[in-house]
Amino acid sequence: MLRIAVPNKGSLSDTAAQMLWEAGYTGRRDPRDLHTADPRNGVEFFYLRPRDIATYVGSGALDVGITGRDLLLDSGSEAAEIASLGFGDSTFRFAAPAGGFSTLEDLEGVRVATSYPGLVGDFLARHGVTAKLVKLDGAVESAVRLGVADAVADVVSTGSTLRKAGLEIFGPVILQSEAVLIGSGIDKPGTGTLVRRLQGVLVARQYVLLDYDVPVAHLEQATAAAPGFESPTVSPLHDPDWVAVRVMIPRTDMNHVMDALYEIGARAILVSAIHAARL
Ligand SMILES: Nc1ncnc2c1ncn2[C@@H]1O[C@H](COP(=O)(O)OP(=O)(O)OP(=O)(O)O)[C@@H](O)[C@H]1O
Ligand SMILES: O=P(O)(O)OC[C@H]1O[C@H](OP(=O)(O)OP(=O)(O)O)[C@H](O)[C@@H]1O
Ligand SMILES: [Mg+2]
Repeated sequence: MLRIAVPNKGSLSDTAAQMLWEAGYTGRRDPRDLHTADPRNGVEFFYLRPRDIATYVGSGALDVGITGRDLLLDSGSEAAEIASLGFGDSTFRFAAPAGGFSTLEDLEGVRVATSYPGLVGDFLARHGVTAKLVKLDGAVESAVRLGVADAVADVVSTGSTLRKAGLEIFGPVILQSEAVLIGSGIDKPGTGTLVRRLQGVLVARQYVLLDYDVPVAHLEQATAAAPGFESPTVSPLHDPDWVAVRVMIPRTDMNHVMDALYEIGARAILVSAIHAARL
């Protein structure tokens, strides 16, 4: 059985569980369960703190896991990214009271509070800056007001926590993070199936199926407007001057593409949802 680590709590847990469910796996029913088996799909799930998942996977105790890229890098574990999962996006930034600091070099010798000392320490070292890292478990934004640090380095999503704490972002982007599937490097049987299933969920969420009829004379123009994932499927119609076209397009482009195709002369333009996919 493939042993999979899944976040038990925190920002990533609900979406990770939902994604695995959409991929056909049976997860835990009780949020207090630490472990469940899904023998029909040949997998076992272990519910762990997302911060610890890289440690379990990197040591080989578990085969694969879902965690944040920031947590993976902070852990210094041997585990490696297998696929990005399209949720849990955040950026990792420095912040301080307005006017305090403007460049990375300004951090030389100052106190920086963070819950990610591995990630921040590596970043500073790579840029030749030596700061005093103050390790906190969370609510890092309060550290400056309470006098234990001069600046912070933390996860930023909407930026509203920083604003409420009177802090402003400065300096370079430390990291663009998102939820990722990580592995121990040993390709265990079943990993490929898991990756294809998760990618199928992403495709079903991000793409729609577009069907339209178009005069043969305008086919090239139409397929240029919607080139699709690989290549559009073109089928003959009873009227030899027309063809039917089927193509996958990003959901976010849907209305623009429909407008463009209509202008080109396409008609009977239909959009349908994709429920599942293996590409
Ligand atoms: N506000 C947020 N928006 C998006 N992603 C976030 C946010 N906060 C944390 N993350 C991501 O979630 C992961 C951290 O999850 P984790 O469960 O450890 O922390 P948490 O969600 O802050 O929960 P807690 O602080 O209660 O332990 C990181 O990968 C981080 O980038
Ligand atoms: O940019 P925002 O949308 O405001 O989100 C960012 C905040 O969310 C997370 O905190 P969380 O709520 O997990 O609390 P924590 O600091 O105790 O981990 C993160 O650590 C930031 O503080
Ligand atoms: Mg947090």
